[in-house]
Amino acid sequence: MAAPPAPSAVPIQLGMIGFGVLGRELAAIFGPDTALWRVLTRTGSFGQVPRHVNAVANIEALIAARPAAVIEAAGQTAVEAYVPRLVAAGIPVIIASTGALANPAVAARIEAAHRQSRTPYLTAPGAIGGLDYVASVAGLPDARLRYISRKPPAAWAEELAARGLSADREAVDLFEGTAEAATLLYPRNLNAALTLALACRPAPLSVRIIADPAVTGNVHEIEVESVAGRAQFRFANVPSPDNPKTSRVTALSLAAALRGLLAGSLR
Ligand SMILES: NC(=O)C1=CN([C@@H]2O[C@H](COP(=O)(O)OP(=O)(O)OC[C@H]3O[C@@H](n4cnc5c(N)ncnc54)[C@H](O)[C@@H]3O)[C@@H](O)[C@H]2O)C=CC1
Ligand SMILES: O=C([O-])CC(=O)C(=O)O
Repeated sequence: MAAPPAPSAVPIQLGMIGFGVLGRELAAIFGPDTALWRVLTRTGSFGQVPRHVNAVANIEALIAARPAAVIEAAGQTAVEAYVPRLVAAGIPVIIASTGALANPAVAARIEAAHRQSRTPYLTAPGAIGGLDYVASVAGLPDARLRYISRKPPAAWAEELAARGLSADREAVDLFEGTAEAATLLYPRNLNAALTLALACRPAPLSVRIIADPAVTGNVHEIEVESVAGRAQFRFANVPSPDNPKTSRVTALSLAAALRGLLAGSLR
């Protein structure tokens, strides 16, 4: 077997879209000895940032910088606006806002760019895991899955207020249906549902979403049944202190995906 490539002796140039909770955590994981980050935000600039993070004014500037890879950590609209262009330009992308792929037109544009440029785009497992098992049994004729998302009311503050609801004392059922509908309805809370849907196609997946005052973290439950057996996964994630919708493990998952993509060239 060939030896893995040696880590780069100089910081590697990386790109990011968005610089919120996930962006800041990634910049902390891959610090100045490892990475030089070029970051595209909505405003084209941001406040106090570490010295290895530089804003770019627009997508053209990000492409011109030729980063080794770009992490999308912004939101579903950013996937639609930028990922096809980056992939078409030969720049690999890791997508956090996987829910964007629930829109078949967006998924088709990214796939077309990939076929034309032969450049990879990946979805990281993000807030959940167990996707290897799910993918293994998904093709069995009787396979079926159930996903339940339970987050504390703080993760649902705006959505509950918009519907005049409170989950401070009792759990509120917010949705039951498909992953595609769930992630388009709640784009900042249900990317995990679509990540699971991508792994389990063509097996049917039902999704339930609960704002639950009884949980302290972001709890993701996955149940799988097939002729191969039954499996249950439960992820009780610590929410980010700065964004209770986002689990802290998500940045770690994106970092692991980036290490895998760049196959040993990151320290
Ligand atoms: N796959 C998964 O399991 C998870 C996915 N996510 C996704 O990651 C996204 C980012 O999460 P956080 O960092 O916690 O959010 P955040 O709200 O802390 O930060 C988002 C950042 O992206 C910027 N932004 C938003 N839209 C943009 C656009 N169109 N162009 C450029 N910049 C844009 C915002 O200004 C902000 O700086 C979430 O919106 C969600 O879609 C989040 C958690 C888990
Ligand atoms: O971080 C989480 O727990 C999941 C999340 O926000 C998402 O799926 O969009």
